[in-house]
Amino acid sequence: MTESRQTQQRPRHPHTARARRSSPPVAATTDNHLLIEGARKSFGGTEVLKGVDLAVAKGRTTAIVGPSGSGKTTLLRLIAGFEAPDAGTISLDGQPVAGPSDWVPAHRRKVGYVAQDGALFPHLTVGQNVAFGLAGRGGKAAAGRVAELLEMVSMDPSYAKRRPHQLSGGQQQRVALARALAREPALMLLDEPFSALDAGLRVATRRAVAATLSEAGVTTILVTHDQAEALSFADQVAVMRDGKLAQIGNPFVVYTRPADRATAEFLGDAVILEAWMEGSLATCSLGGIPVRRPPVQGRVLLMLRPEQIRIAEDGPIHGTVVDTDYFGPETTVRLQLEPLALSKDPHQPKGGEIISIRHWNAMLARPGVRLSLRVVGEGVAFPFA
Ligand SMILES: Nc1ncnc2c1ncn2[C@@H]1O[C@H](COP(=O)(O)OP(=O)(O)OP(=O)(O)O)[C@@H](O)[C@H]1O
Repeated sequence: MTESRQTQQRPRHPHTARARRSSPPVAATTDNHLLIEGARKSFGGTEVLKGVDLAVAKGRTTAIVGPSGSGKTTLLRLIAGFEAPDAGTISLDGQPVAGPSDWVPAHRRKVGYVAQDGALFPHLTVGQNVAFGLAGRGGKAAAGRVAELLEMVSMDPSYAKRRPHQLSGGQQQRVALARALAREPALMLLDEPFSALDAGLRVATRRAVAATLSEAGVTTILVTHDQAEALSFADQVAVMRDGKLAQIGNPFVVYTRPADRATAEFLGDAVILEAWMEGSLATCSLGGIPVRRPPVQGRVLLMLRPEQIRIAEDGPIHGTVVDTDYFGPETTVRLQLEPLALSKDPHQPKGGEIISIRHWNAMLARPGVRLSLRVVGEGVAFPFA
């Protein structure tokens, strides 16, 4: 769907008749650009957003990541004003724009939106596409601004004469961004804009877009189902699952200290072992692993990232190579760990799991070889499910 069609579209807002009577109190003292409180949205009796709270600081970058169908695009459309929440409030710069008694239409929110496919007008030139965002300007002023905007997205102004089909996928995305920037949005919403691009172009386009938005001081929200993209792009990552935000935090924190097992597994490869928690030490088939703030004592599931498990000659733990999977810079090595000494307590971990780690040297790990291992850093414990 194109940006223009979306902004003209009349949203289904259940409170329009009551709009603009009174405003709920909103924390005006913070530097939040966007504040969402208790947002809910259903389609045809199915609740898609089940109470979302999210704060985004001015000029910062947030990635909303989550599995397909978890509600990411729906949340973005509520922020843009293409849909209205059934409950909850959305505020921009401390002003409520959607809520029980407030409604500000999409075109008055100073919000830019770049869709997955860029949605350029195929019958217009690149220049005309970008100029479409320059309401009220014409002639030389518009041409000059179009050239500036194209330069801003690292494209030569000579591209203005081309048509979208004469551009690569990455160039089309950058033109879509230039068109959205033409409106001078304070908040830019990017809905999986890089997903159609191949790996190399994807990284280059993502960097160019991030640099452009950061230089322009635009607050940015990126929706993606690619965890690596979310972790590298954003100051803040919000993990969406089943219509709720399961965790919000800086990329390092959500990756190293995920709130639950599903989040851990969604954000990257995870080694999960049964363990026994005593104090701040979890005993498992990788030995005694320190855990910061264990949620419970006794039986737990311990999570480590594969890169925390190193092959080391003097390592105190042993595992036997089951098989390997070579993929260039690294090899995935599946290892059978050794069982733990039997305990009479059936809840105590038995050990002997098969885990996957990574190593740069494909020659080192052949099936049947016994390797010594060392664990670095802390683990994360989850209550045993
Ligand atoms: N206008 C609509 N009418 C009915 N159902 C809708 C509508 N928009 C979204 N949905 C449903 O809401 C759920 C969440 O959709 P949404 O597009 O927000 O998910 P998503 O996390 O962005 O998924 P993806 O990563 O696949 O794009 C889906 O089950 C979808 O079918």
